[in-house]
Amino acid sequence: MKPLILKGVRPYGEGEPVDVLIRDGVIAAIGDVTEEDAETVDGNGAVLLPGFVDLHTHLREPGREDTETIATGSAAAALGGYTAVFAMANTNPVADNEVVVQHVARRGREVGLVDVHPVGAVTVGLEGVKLAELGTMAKAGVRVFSDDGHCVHDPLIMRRALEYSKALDVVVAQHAEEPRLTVGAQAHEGEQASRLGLQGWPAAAEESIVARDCLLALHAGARLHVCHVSTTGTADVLKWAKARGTQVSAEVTPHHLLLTDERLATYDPVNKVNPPLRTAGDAAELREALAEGVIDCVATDHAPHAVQDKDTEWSAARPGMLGLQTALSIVVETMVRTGLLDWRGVARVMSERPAEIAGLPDQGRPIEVGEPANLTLVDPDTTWTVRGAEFASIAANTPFEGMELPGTVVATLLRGRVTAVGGRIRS
Ligand SMILES: NC(=O)N[C@@H](CC(=O)O)C(=O)O
Ligand SMILES: [Zn+2]
Ligand SMILES: [Zn+2]
Repeated sequence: MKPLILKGVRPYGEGEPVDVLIRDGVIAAIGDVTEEDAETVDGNGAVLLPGFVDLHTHLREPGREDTETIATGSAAAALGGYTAVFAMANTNPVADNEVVVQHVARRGREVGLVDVHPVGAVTVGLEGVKLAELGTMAKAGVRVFSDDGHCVHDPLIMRRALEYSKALDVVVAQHAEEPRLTVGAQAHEGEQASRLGLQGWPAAAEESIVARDCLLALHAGARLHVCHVSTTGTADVLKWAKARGTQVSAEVTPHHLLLTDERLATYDPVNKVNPPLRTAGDAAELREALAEGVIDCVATDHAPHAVQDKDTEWSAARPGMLGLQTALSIVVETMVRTGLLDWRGVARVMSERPAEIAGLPDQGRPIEVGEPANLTLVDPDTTWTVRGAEFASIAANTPFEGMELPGTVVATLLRGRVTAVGGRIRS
């Protein structure tokens, strides 16, 4: 592999533009570099960040390759600035055993655009009844376990999962939804749902599970990760739990930072997602909680769906939204432009914290000589218009369709190799 020079880039958006030399997958020099026979990427003062890490991606392979594959999802990830993604276990067959997780990992390596880490299911078939073989999957390299799509609602099963996860030094990521409180739920329980005649998904269904799990984790001395936090009350519980020394981390999705249940008025199922879009007050609180570190990171919950599963009447439509190619721009819009985060903060929530939570040694690293060149180059000033049909994903279910958003990914580097540049995949 030829050496590569990133010309005129600003690490963390700080200081005057510098050149960064990358050789053998590692940052070899920062400053004025000269190297004959190097490929160059012109930064034009763009912001250089550690490559993004997504703890929550649905790649749909195996089982629904008509909506996304590991190849198309990896391309979407690279174009979105990601160098590592965690592929959720709710595939068909479910990733509740060594064979499926090894298949996902191998396919990810073959595609080679982003590190694809399989998430293992907590329970067999995501049924919430019998623990899956966490130890066997951990031995096969799984670091994150989740029944995402479903809540591990039985407290005894959840407690056992936490105890095993502690022994195995892995983390359980919970989709917090008390199922008895969300039977038939279609929208955030509140004024808007009443107005639209949609059955409510109460905030307490999320908050009660998060509170319970924080207590279980504290007593077990285990780590817990909370998926897609969506309410003010959950942020409050997390604050309380962290103050008590609970080893809990949490993610928020871009769509919960920007969108609210106001959008449901059109009954367009592109806005249907689990947990549901909440109120403007919740979105504002989630932004604050992310800025303060009460919520640790941003995760996309990239959830591709086929037209026939999405473009139907509201109650029949599947929940979920695309996220990989819009996440950065939504973070710029909601967190950077509002002054809530600077670029160091973006590096923290998009890369460093997720890498720490999952225990990835070579991601979310400082931009320094000797460090692995997993990097994302971002132009903060240009805007672009979202077109779902143009995404690398097979599915096109983006709620941001037609929006003009700030921030573009100029280039993504995986161990020094350019995976995406100028909005195109380089394989
Ligand atoms: N977020 C969603 O609305 N859907 C996800 C499952 C999930 O994340 O709970 C999916 O797999 O489609
Ligand atoms: Zn979920
Ligand atoms: Zn999910």
